[in-house]
Amino acid sequence: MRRRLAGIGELAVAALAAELALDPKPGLVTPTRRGSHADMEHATFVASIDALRPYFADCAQLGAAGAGFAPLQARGLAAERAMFAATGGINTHKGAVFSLGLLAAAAGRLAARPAERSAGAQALGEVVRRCWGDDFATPPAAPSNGRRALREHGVPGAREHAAAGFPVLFAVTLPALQAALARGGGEREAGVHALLSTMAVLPDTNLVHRGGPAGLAWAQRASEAFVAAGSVFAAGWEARLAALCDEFERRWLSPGGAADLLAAAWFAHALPDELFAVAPHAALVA
Ligand SMILES: CC(C)(COP(=O)(O)OP(=O)(O)OC[C@H]1O[C@@H](n2cnc3c(N)ncnc32)[C@H](O[C@H]2O[C@H](COP(=O)(O)OP(=O)(O)OP(=O)(O)O)[C@@H](O)[C@H]2O)[C@@H]1O)[C@@H](O)C(=O)NCCC(=O)NCCS
Ligand SMILES: Nc1ncnc2[nH]cnc12
Repeated sequence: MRRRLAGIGELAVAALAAELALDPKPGLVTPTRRGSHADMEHATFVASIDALRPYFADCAQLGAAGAGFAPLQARGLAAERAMFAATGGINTHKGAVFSLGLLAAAAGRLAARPAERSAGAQALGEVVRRCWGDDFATPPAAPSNGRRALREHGVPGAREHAAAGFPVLFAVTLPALQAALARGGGEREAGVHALLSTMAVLPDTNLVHRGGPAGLAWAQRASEAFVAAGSVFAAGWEARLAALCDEFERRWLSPGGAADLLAAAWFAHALPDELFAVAPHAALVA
């Protein structure tokens, strides 16, 4: 079991690396671009991923041990501190520490409890909602960009998305990723299709923080138009994406929440199918 939980942690780290490697991405940091960011670059993200390396396996361990939210939160806050120490105080993965950490904990829980498994990767979101959702549904008083987006503009963010079982991740991001792979797309095409499909619908609080509700609405419409024009399956997509990346940078917008969900989708996609196979006795009860 220890090795399986360590494996879950490795898949989470690989998923963060896959998100970072995707190039280009509108407004986001890639191996060749800084996107809409003056304070971070590819090396900052590499250092951050390195600092988070032990974290996700620990989340899987805590999930397997049946931990409540308090120990997970304590481990998450320690991971945030390690991230800030490695990046010189720059927020690279705070959202991923939270979302991917919870999903890794859910995967650990399902690995240890076959009776709780159910068909499909959305079982992970169900575990998060059922086991820990009530504990973080109410935001603490500490100010954050996400809290401001909710209070001032009614836009829900990472906390609300996780408390609802990650509906955008499992209804949009992961299906888009897998559909593109099934159509013969490579990692790059699948990543772009999943990212842009997500940006078209996600209430991304990073976009609200940078551009207000109008910035979020513009980014959603522009992403939707890219997808409606055939996404990566239509001729000329690379030129259309390059133009979109330029426009995101001109407007200084960065969809960090959607980037986190792309990493989460790579993670869910890579998990072994058996985690989502219904245990025989669970099927009888259902
Ligand atoms: C619950 C927390 C995550 C706090 O959340 P809150 O809602 O209070 O908001 P923020 O502190 O603002 O951070 C939320 C981050 O989540 C990502 N995100 C945004 N929208 C969504 C969404 N709709 N669904 C899912 N995820 C979303 C996003 O993170 C990514 O972007 C960050 C980089 O952005 P950038 O613009 O460069 O950076 P900033 O410094 O923020 O702004 P600038 O000034 O530069 O413009 C990066 O973090 C990405 O990961 C949001 O930023 C939480 O912090 C918490 O409770 N943590 C404790 C740990 C914990 O409990 N862990 C659980 C362990 S299992
Ligand atoms: N590649 C990236 N660039 C900027 N912000 C991000 N948040 C998560 N991934 C990111």
